[in-house]
Amino acid sequence: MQGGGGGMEETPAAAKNRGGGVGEGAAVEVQEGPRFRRVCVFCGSSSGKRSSYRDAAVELGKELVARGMDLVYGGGSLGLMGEVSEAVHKGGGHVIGIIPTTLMGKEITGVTVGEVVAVSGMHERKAAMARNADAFIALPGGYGTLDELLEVIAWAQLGIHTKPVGLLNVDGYYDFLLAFIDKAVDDGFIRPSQRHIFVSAPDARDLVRKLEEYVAVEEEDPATPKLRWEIEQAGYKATLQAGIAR
Ligand SMILES: C/C(=C\CNc1ncnc2c1ncn2[C@@H]1O[C@H](COP(=O)(O)O)[C@@H](O)[C@H]1O)CO
Repeated sequence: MQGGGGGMEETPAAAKNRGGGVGEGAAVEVQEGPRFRRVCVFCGSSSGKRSSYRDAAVELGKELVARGMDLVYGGGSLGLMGEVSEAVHKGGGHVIGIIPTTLMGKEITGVTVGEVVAVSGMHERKAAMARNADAFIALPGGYGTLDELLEVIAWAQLGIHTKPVGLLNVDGYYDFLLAFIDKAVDDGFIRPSQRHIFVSAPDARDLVRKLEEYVAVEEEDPATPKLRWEIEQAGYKATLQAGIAR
């Protein structure tokens, strides 16, 4: 087990997509080949009531293995998290589970397969998952999944990263969310140019293909500052320290 995500190597594709180098001033040599190597999957810690949700999680796991892609996820073996991680692990793929120490323990997360990375809290987990993935996919899930999905979409909108984000809309599970996003565009809260900041598909194969073809949405206003991952993280740490000092 590792602490703080220190043992995980950021892939060249991940470094390129977050808009920076691996280290200060480092030149990143991006190899030709698959567009991305590590996919972060957000999904329910429950399995939901339809067998199609479990089937989709397993199918996604197999698709990642078939394409030689690693799985990054929130650790744990419960619900769809368990299904997708088991499928990748059984298929011989590499699984990286990022778990806050407070959630560790068999009673809470079950037995995590693959590489386990311990982090100090939920914010650190989300940052580590995002930093160490080249693309994101959301399967059906609840509040936790929605929080994780909407955060990476919001970060893409701000230019913090340009990594593709995909919604696996199993059996129309996310139809209402997609309709809500259309409403937000119609009512002027989301810019039309940002409507397709993420892609969606009903099955894993189509979704991964769309993610590989994804072209980042161009920022309409060139004056908008491109936020960088390091700046965001530094600001977040400073805020935390200020909060603790009070
Ligand atoms: C908190 C308890 C059980 C849940 N165990 C979890 N183990 C690991 N990760 C989890 C757990 N619950 C939520 N997560 C994270 O949120 C996402 C799923 O949340 P949802 O609300 O089920 O959609 C998932 O991606 C994880 O990152 C004991 O009370």
